[in-house]
Amino acid sequence: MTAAPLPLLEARALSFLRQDEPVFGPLHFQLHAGELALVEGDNGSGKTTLMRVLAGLLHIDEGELHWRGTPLVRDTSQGEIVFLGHQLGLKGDLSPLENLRIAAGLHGCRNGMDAAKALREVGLSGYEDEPVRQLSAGQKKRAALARLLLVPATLWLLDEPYANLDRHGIALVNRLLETHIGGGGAALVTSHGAVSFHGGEPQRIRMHA
Ligand SMILES: Nc1ncnc2c1ncn2[C@@H]1O[C@H](COP(=O)(O)OP(=O)(O)OP(=O)(O)O)[C@@H](O)[C@H]1O
Repeated sequence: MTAAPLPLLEARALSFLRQDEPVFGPLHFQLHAGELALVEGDNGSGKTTLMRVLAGLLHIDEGELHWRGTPLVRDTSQGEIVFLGHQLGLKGDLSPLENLRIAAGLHGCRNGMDAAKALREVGLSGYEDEPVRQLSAGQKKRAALARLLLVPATLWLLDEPYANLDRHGIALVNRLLETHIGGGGAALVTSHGAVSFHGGEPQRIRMHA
């Protein structure tokens, strides 16, 4: 008998409280390599809060969170988990190229990828050297998506990744997700719009029972 593969991420009775009131939970889920999970819930149900907990930006109040079988600690998962939230994590005074070079300096690059190539792939050719603050909302989002392409993270946490994108940008996110999941990566995605993912039926994590 072969052992079941170790999940990348596992939440056991995970809850988050504010002033002793539960924001979400208890949640139970496992995410394996090659899996996509959609985080579903109404406005205010705690989807962004969950993403911030998984990114190590908020501490866990109750329950357990494991990364590759051991308690998730931001330091040990550093570089393996990348979070793309409402704040895109870009420095406005720097260009997309400079922002990506900083990310590559901190976390490295995927094989065969570099900052200029990542920007070409997200449709930002010609904008590489503009200060990010001068880009449109959708162009900023594309610059942040280029970071996903560039750094060799295994788990992508994408909070509303389609926001501000035109239909080509939406197709781009779906393509990036399919390639990442198909290559053995994993992703958790929140979205108020329909996610059109053709790489298999995603898992659904419901914030409300
Ligand atoms: N910094 C904060 N301080 C206090 N309460 C907060 C804070 N951030 C969020 N909340 C509260 O936590 C709850 C969950 O918010 P969260 O942003 O996680 O929801 P969400 O499911 O992502 O919502 P939406 O679909 O509107 O983006 C909400 O009731 C919100 O008011």
